[in-house]
Amino acid sequence: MLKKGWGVRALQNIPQGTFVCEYVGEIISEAEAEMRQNDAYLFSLDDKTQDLYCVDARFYGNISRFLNHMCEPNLFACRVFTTHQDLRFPHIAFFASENIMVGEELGFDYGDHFWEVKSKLFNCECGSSKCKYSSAAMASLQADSTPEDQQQPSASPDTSSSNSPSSPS
Ligand SMILES: C[S@@+](CC[C@H](N)C(=O)[O-])C[C@H]1O[C@@H](n2cnc3c(N)ncnc32)[C@H](O)[C@@H]1O
Repeated sequence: MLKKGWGVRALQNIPQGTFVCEYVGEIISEAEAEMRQNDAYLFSLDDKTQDLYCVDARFYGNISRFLNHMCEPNLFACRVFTTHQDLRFPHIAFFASENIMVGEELGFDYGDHFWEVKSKLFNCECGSSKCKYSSAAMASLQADSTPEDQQQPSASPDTSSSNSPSSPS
């Protein structure tokens, strides 16, 4: 896992549908997230309302902060409400989307927005044959795009709203 830093592997077989862990951290506003220097552990709680919040696992968190992006993920994030119904503040719970074998890396899909922003800085190292954001995949995307496409100005990235420990930032 050298090029993508630390990651998480299963210490036991995990059946499909199992709750694995919660994305835990500080709940901060989007404005606060934009001021923070390091967006690597942000997870956007985007609920399509006016108020956008993120979970920042950089200073306070648990093992979920080490989950890497996988183009063929074996975890999915689920918004869970237990003691309240305030849509701005869901719990982010990860469940196994397939049967996971002991030793396999665990990861989820950070989402297109994360890679629209981050592929300018680094490429995906998930190693999947279906990887969408590897240097090879990005090069072939570039080659396929028309000259008109390439001249389009890109929108200013907002890493705080990407779905990764973004993205989570
Ligand atoms: C929430 S952290 C995941 C844990 C991280 N690997 C670490 O060592 O702390 C997110 C960061 O990990 C790296 N990362 C995660 N998945 C990646 C991937 N598929 N390819 C390359 N880098 C990845 C990126 O630097 C990203 O901003």
